[in-house]
Amino acid sequence: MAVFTPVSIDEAKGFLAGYDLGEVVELTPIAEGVENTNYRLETANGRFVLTLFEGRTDEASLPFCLGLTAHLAARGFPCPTPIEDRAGAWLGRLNGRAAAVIEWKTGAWLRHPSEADQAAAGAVLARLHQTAAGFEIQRENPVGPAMWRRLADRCAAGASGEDRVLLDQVEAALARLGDVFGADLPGGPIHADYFPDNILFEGGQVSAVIDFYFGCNGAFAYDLAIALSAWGFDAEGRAMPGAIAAFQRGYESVRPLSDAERAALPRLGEAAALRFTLTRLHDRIFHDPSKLVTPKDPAVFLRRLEHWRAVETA
Ligand SMILES: Nc1ncnc2c1ncn2[C@@H]1O[C@H](COP(=O)(O)OP(=O)(O)O)[C@@H](O)[C@H]1O
Ligand SMILES: N[C@@H](CCOP(=O)(O)O)C(=O)O
Repeated sequence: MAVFTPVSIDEAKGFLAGYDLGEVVELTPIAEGVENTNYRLETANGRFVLTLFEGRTDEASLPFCLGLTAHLAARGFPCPTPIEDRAGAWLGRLNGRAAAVIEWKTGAWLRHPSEADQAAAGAVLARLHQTAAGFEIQRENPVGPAMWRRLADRCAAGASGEDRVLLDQVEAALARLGDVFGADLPGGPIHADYFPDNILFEGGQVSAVIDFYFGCNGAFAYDLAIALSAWGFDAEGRAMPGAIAAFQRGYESVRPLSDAERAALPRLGEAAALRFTLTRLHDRIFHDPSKLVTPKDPAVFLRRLEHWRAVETA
């Protein structure tokens, strides 16, 4: 999260007059994250998250994203429930943006997860895939191959120096990768951004999976490849084989992979590495220093390609 669209306490009070949440006590910007504007909201009834949806989260996708968390939470999966206003709606408008109030979940994300934490996070991802079955709304991946092309073209218009070198490497990798999503692998609703900073832990257990705004329909093995790419590498982008194995072991303790999924993982890992390199590169090139958001480093994500290629070759 981050703050792209500032909200004053009076503006929040006006918006929240439509909810049964009691008096607004405090509104605090949340500096983490890079996609949407988020505030921690204290009211007489407790703590919530106030989210204003920014550019990459288009409004039409929100019934999918909020509906999926509501579907999962209603089935006992650890994730926040969106809060309805008095008219029973999850979405309103605030300062020109679609806005929602989300249940606050306790816990904190882990900067240095142990292998036991990795396994726990892997098992919860598999539970997410199983529990999402039966969720009817469909959403195409908003950051699929067609968007990769658009992002790369936009980056080309603004990249210089180190960013230009990275972009050339991304272009070469895209050409080499070809059509990665052609295989008929098992799928359904996926999180598609299952990074450590979206998984809260408390008492050694996952207390909440948050931030379903990249959620979409896709192959479960791609979601796993994204998660392995997020959890299984150090800050410089070097593979941590023990972490990768622990996460996958946890996942497969709940949902074993088929041979076809296992064979597809390295190329899906390459796809994941490219997808996050591209959004990070784009966001760094077009970063607006006046916004309360810290761009993430694309280069460390591109390094994951070397690992996935080595696995593929082996
Ligand atoms: N429902 C929630 N309960 C508790 N904390 C949350 C919740 N949603 C977000 N946060 C906090 O806000 C931070 C950023 O949220 P995130 O959803 O990742 O933002 P973005 O939409 O920009 O990706 C999280 O790391 C967490 O600390
Ligand atoms: N996980 C992505 C960024 C997506 O946004 P966030 O708000 O979850 O941080 C990345 O690391 O590139």
